[in-house]
Amino acid sequence: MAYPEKQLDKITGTLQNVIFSSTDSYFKILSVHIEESTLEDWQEPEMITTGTFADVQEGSVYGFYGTMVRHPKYGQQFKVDHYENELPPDENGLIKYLASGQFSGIGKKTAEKIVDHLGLNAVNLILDDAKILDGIVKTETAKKLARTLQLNMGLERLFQISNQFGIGADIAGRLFDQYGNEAQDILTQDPYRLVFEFDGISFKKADDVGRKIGVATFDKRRMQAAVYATMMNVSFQSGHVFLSYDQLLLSTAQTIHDQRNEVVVQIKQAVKNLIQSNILVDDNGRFYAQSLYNAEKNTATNLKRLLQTHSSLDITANDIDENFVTPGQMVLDDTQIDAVKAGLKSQIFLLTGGPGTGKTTIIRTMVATWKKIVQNRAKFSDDNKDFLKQYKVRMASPTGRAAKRMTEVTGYDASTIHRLLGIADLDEPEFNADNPIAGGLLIIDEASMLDIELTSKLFSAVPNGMKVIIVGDSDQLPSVGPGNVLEDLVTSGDIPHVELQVIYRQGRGSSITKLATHIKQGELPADFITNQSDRSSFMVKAEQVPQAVQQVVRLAIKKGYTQDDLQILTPMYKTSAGVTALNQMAQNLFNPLKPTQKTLQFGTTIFRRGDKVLQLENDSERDVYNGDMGKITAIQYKHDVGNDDKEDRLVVDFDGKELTYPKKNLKQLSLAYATTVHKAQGNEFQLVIMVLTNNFGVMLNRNLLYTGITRAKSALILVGEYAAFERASRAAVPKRFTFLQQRLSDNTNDFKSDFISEDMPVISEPSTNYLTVAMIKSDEVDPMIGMKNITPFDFM
Ligand SMILES: Nc1ncnc2c1ncn2[C@@H]1O[C@H](COP(=O)(O)OP(=O)(O)OP(=O)(O)O)[C@@H](O)[C@H]1O
Repeated sequence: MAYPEKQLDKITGTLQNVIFSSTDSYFKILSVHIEESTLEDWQEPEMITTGTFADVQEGSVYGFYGTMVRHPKYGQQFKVDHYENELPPDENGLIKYLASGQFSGIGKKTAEKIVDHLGLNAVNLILDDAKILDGIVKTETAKKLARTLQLNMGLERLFQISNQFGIGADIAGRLFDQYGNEAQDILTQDPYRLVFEFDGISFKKADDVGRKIGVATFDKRRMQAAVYATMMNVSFQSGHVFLSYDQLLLSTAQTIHDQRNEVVVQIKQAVKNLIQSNILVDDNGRFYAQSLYNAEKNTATNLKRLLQTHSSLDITANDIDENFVTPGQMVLDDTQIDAVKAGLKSQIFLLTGGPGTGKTTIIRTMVATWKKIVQNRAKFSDDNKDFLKQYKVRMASPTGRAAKRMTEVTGYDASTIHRLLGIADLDEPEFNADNPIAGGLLIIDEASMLDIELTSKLFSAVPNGMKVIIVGDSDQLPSVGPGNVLEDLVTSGDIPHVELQVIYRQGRGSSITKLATHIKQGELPADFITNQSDRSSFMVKAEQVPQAVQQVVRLAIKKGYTQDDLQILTPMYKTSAGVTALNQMAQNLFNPLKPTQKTLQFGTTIFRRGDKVLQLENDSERDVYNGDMGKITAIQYKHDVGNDDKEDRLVVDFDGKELTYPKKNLKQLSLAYATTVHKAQGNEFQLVIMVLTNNFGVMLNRNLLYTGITRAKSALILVGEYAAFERASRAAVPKRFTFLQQRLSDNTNDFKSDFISEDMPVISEPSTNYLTVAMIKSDEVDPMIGMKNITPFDFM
């Protein structure tokens, strides 16, 4: 078998025993008795061997390819890159193997018969097709033998084949989990299928395999996978819910690095085929992935349904006046009072405003007033308790942190939207149109983070008559996923809306709020670099940024800021002013390594007790979500008392809830002294250090800068290049292609007449400089412009 050129050693040996076997991956630690090896310096008869292994059998002989490594605690080990089952080299050996008792119903005689008929290649022939045993052994015995062989060797073969195609054992293991013994056939015969069905094989990877196995350039499967992958990549990279025809054709041509005329013809055919098989939708010239089309349509349908219904509580203006409860001694202004009244009267209501304009104050007022009205009405109901339950307040937000803040200010339970809907991982939500959520008033905060898919699930689960208040700041970054929901709802004009504009925040933090308002206008204020009591700036050259940030953090620590109070924000992970580099720097300042301190390394990160960490994925089962921050309270090695994972692990405290992270789960965590602005959405910090340099290029835009600085509650320090801050303040966030606003108004016209200018080049006759022309024409909406080498993972 041809493996990629790597300098690997080989050990052939008998597996003595499996020392450790991970429960949710194929990672194992084996003790191997060496029979032959290419290692020159190893004289011991045994070797501890680690890696990803299938259902390996103790007593069987394997060939392990890999390298010697030194484990910090356990010393020299052989780290396996790939391995193979060394089948017995002669007929006698093979008969012994088949009759060894591993295969039920096969004794020496049957084994002889099999080897007699099928020869030395018997095992491979049976694995290829069990029918080959017809007439040699009983059907039942043949089936069992094939199944056991497949279990023992199917995954091994898959590992080997995947390795040949440059696919790691992790992905191969997941392929086996999803497709079982079919995985090998799919990979070697129809790799493009995986682009549609399997999360982890990109078009490029599938295409690598496809080209190696000889799939033709214009093979239907290849072209369709390219179109589909392009549609998904562009949607998720740029936030578009749909693409224009030309964009789809052009971007697909870019995906396959081939822009010849005949390619475009083939791409068009592939688009047609995908529409016929309901994978893509052509909605009057808007090209959608089916799931995004459904989400957008479903959101519009449900919003219209809700707008037409009435709450059975039937609140009058009088009710509101009589029961109006303003929290504290505050005097609300007229717009704020209007917001409370309109909010409680409307079926669906939008409340928007920048920081410090009173959104939270209005939520508190609405909730308190609603509660009083409900309590008064409950006195006249037959079942008081039931009545209160029927009209209870539900509150949710896209992030855990924002939900927590809602609970703190209102005293009501708030949760993430995922939890509200009972969404566990990739499963369908527990609450949906058939099983709606209960309550009378639903308040959704931080609505700028809502993408179209989550919004669709949310509104499906809202029953007729439940009032919905959607609160957010539409100048913040749009959602990471496709859609521009809050902005679309606001501009539709179909939903009652109040925008709060007067800033009430006084004292510390107030000049930050003013700065935010200024940036909204698209420029930096004249006093941008003049230090204020709550904000200051250090404008330096890009290469000086790490040092400048270090100085600022040192100073902040001296002034008494803790790691919880201080947050460094930057647009992405890479560069010396990016998240990864700044995290390492800040970790050394806040939590320097002490001698003999326990550490746990994952990738390039070395976690220590006391580190501030960030959850990177939603884990609804453990109620911890993407963007949640915690602190490492312990590092436990696998033999430590009380470590029931029997694997090295971290213990992390998330606001009083302790969770463990065995090594295999560490990909869910990163250090959190510095994070991307995207990850900080929904969070607030006493002191924010916002870092921008020109190296962040296309990431620099107004919404990013605005969102970053408005995370600061009482102090803001701006570090970086003035030109980068200026560029960010001037650059509007690129337009997203969405159609929710028009769907709400039933304005579902032909797409082309709305958006595409007449002199847009026609893709069927591409000119040599077609790409350039198209980019310039549609620069506002082009999905790929400037995004070369940037993936959503650069800022998620
Ligand atoms: N009408 C008012 N009179 C006096 N103070 C007010 C008024 N409205 C709000 N405030 C105060 O202004 C500050 C900001 O209000 P609030 O927190 O409600 O705004 P917000 O829009 O939720 O801000 P953020 O989005 O930054 O959290 C609070 O201290 C609040 O008490």
